[in-house]
Amino acid sequence: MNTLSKAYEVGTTFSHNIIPLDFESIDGVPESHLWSQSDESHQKIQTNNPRDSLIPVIDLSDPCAIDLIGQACKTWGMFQVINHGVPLELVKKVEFEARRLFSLTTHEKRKVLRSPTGATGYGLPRISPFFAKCMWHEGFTIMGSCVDDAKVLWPHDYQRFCDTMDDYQNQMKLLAHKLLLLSLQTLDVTQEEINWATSTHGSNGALQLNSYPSCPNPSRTLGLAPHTDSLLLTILNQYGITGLEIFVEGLGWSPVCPIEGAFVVNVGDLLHIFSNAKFPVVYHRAVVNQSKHRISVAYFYGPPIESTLAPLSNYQDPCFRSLLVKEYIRLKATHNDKALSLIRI
Ligand SMILES: O=C(O)CCC(=O)C(=O)O
Ligand SMILES: [Fe+2]
Repeated sequence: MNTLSKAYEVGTTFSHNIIPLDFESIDGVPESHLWSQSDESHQKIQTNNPRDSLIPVIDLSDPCAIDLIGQACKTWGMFQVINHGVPLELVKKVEFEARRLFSLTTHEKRKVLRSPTGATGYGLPRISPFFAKCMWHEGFTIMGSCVDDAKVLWPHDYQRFCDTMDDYQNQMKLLAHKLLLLSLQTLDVTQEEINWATSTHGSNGALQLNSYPSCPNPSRTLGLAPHTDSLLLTILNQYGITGLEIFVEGLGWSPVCPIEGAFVVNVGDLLHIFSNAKFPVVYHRAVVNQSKHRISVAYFYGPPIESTLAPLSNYQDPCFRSLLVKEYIRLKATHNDKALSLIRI
């Protein structure tokens, strides 16, 4: 539990659609999970070469990294990062533990089901109530310590899971600070504002383990519906299996191809607001595939929930009104993709 989970608990107002499918026992895609071909969220596009990703890959050890990050944030709101300093061994351990969790029986996993008003545990994506169809997805959300849930899942062997997730969250927080600092230095920002965004005191993170079992009808299903991430910055590992797509104006849905050892980094709503819309926020979704069970792990980094979020003061004409971080989280939980427009000036 951390303070972020409190904001999410208060913000949750929907109570249906929280239980993932029993993937063990089904042999086809139920009607509830079949998206119509004409559904905009579900449309496919052909890129020239599906292996080419549009978004840049940035080597953090490159002396020009700061400019490249600034450029990527301003153009795409997203980039991939290599040579980031996170130990590969830990990254692999996280995948191993995530797969260990999702390979438990449905009965076991449902013992740690996220409650209808809860923030953490096993469940469907938080955005599920905003869509008529269900997603081909199961997830496990961690905010702070996951020891209570892990003890339920593995009464005699929970420590390994918890230690791995704790180590990973610590590494992710360090990396998020580093990347935020670099990206903000390319904007007209005060030291006080940098301190707010990268303060270690009271800052919050959440870890989202996503599982997309192989699917008999991937062309009619969706792993994760289109959305933007709510907090400042997201650091995602796709673990080598393609599935993440971004929406590009005039082009449509375009894949973000996994690169060995790289993380995908994207701007979230809070950074979009904080940057006074200098950094766009990127719509993304996850598609599923027929043969592989895809796992992804997302770390969402945010500022203290009681702090005030306002567009950078050095820019005239703020695009958004200021508000408490926890107010924005609530607004997002109740209005989803309309939340940004509700605070636009
Ligand atoms: O699985 C993916 O590639 C995307 C995950 C994601 O967007 C999220 O967890 O917010
Ligand atoms: Fe996301």
